[in-house]
Amino acid sequence: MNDLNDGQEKNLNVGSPFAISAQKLTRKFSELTAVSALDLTVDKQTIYGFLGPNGSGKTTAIRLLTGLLIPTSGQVNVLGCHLPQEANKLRMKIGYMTQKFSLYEDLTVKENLQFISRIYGLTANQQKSRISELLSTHQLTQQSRQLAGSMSGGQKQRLALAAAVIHKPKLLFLDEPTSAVDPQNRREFWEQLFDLCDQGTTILVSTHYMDEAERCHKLAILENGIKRADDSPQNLMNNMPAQVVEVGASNIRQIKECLIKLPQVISAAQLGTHLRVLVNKEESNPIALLQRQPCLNDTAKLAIVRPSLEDVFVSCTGQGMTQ
Ligand SMILES: Nc1ncnc2c1ncn2[C@@H]1O[C@H](COP(=O)(O)OP(=O)(O)OP(=O)(O)O)[C@@H](O)[C@H]1O
Repeated sequence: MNDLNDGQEKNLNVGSPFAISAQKLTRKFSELTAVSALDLTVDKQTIYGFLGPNGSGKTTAIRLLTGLLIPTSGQVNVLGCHLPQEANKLRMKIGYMTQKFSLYEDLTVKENLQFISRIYGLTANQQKSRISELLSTHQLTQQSRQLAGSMSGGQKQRLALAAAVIHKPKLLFLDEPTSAVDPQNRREFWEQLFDLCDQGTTILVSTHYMDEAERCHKLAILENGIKRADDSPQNLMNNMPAQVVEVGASNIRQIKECLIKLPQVISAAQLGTHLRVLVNKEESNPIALLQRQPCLNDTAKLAIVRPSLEDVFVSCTGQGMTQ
């Protein structure tokens, strides 16, 4: 099939390195500001993540960037289209996989793909070859005659991804795509995303999984609609405004209660038999600071360890993902 986007390519922002750029993007729902003055640039052919807990504004931001929701204020340009004015023009150039499975459960896998391909205006010949290609790429050939509603979570997710890319969009939005699938399926799903990215697709994915966020080329940490930080996962970890001390001791629960009261301690979280303590970066000797506390006896073992993305999240927002 000739790429559906071939003809549209002329209209894309060919000269710009960005697939998405937004300035001071804001969306209010009455008194609540779901997305607040969001500045964002997403490089073409990269995977960009929105990392944040429930209610942090990920879905609202995605809906603003797809043109489905009108901003209260701010500027957005997506693939050369100014939103919300050019939302209709943008629609054919993007794919959007929503948080909830949104295909027809009482249609078969193949019927769902045929239906979606008709919406995107694929000819009968294009449909045939594209659907067969997608069934094979997403390991759904065996299930092509199965009702979508009877498939496993992983299979549904693969079908939803196949449907979202049926028209070969240049930009793909994925809203918490792996929340209903097991780690093995998540890994395979991410392999598919890297393949798509390698073939030229820009991907914006929202997640609350740290391991998933760590796979992104760049990500934004969102809290209460505000972007607290954005960079590559590695840079975020390198430039974290805190140091991480791991404490091994027998009375972890009591130690946690005592250390968390220190003004230099941002957070203390138990991980198995250890306590992970985030100490303000300004503190010159965090181990000495903790060792001075009466709750720690001589047998406690303390060590500075490499930060994780979860540590970055906690130090940026002052809270964990599960608050
Ligand atoms: N249509 C709406 N009307 C009123 N409030 C809304 C609407 N859509 C979202 N909100 C509110 O905006 C805030 C952000 O919600 P949003 O769904 O964008 O967050 P999220 O990070 O995607 O959360 P989750 O991970 O639970 O999907 C929430 O407080 C939510 O209740």
